[in-house]
Amino acid sequence: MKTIIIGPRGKMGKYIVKWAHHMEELEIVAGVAPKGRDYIGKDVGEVALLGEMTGALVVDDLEDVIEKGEVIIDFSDRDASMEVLEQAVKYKKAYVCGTTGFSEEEKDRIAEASKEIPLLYAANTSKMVNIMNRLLESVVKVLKDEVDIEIIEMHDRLKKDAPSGTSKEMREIIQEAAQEEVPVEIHSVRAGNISSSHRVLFGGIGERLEITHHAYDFECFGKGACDCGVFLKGKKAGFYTIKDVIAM
Ligand SMILES: NC(=O)C1=CN([C@@H]2O[C@H](COP(=O)(O)OP(=O)(O)OC[C@H]3O[C@@H](n4cnc5c(N)ncnc54)[C@H](O)[C@@H]3O)[C@@H](O)[C@H]2O)C=CC1
Ligand SMILES: O=C(O)C1=N[C@H](C(=O)O)C[C@H](O)C1
Repeated sequence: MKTIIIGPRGKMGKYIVKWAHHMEELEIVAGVAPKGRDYIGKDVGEVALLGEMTGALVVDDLEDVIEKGEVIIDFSDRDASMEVLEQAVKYKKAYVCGTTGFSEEEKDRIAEASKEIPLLYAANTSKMVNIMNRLLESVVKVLKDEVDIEIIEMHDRLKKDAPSGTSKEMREIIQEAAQEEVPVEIHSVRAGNISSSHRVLFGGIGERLEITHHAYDFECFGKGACDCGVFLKGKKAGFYTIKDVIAM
């Protein structure tokens, strides 16, 4: 699939470039970065510090390259993603969005766009996190009336949003499994260069259960993002999630 990567110099962008470059099913055709960056016009591989050239260039206007692409993979920020969404709809391109921190109104716009294009939204593209989500459902169904449920999420000091998108999704998953609004407190820590960590603590009397995921770097998310891109090949317009990609 001909792939356009938004923010190839970003922490996620670099891993997406790495996986997209090595996956047979994907071909990078362009990267898009904010205006004014000194690497506009350079090869995506050079910009993403890949150590190899890709033959695709970084531009500062998605509209200049969008016709070349079949899928856009975007892990950037809220404002940028809203602009990408608009272009994806205008040019009818498949869209993978992993940006977090959207308002309810922005989430509604994303859902609305999925009526016109194949759109996959995933706040977390790690396979293990999505296995953890299934474990949470099982635990909640049995223990919901006996425990206090706390989520502790930790990320690096530069992360823009808090709580993390993943922890908010975990809270929704827990409440859906409980079939009621059980209280779930989220505690956010931002410190140094901690890479994504999510712990769900079920506090009982005389014992506690903790389910935790630590990412050592963004490798798992980069691979998952590219798997999502491959998944959208040939898909009809609709709202897809990581659950559709990771069949369990
Ligand atoms: N769904 C998932 O599994 C994951 C999601 N994320 C989310 O992805 C987003 C990005 O995270 P990081 O890579 O850590 O941030 P980052 O700040 O390192 O990278 C963001 C990139 O977006 C680019 N960007 C910003 N505005 C742009 C525009 N108008 N046009 C083109 N590019 C633009 C920046 O130049 C930068 O390269 C965050 O919302 C984060 O929460 C991060 C990791 C995993
Ligand atoms: O480091 C980040 O930023 C991450 N953001 C996502 C989130 O907000 O949940 C996913 C992962 O935790 C990494």
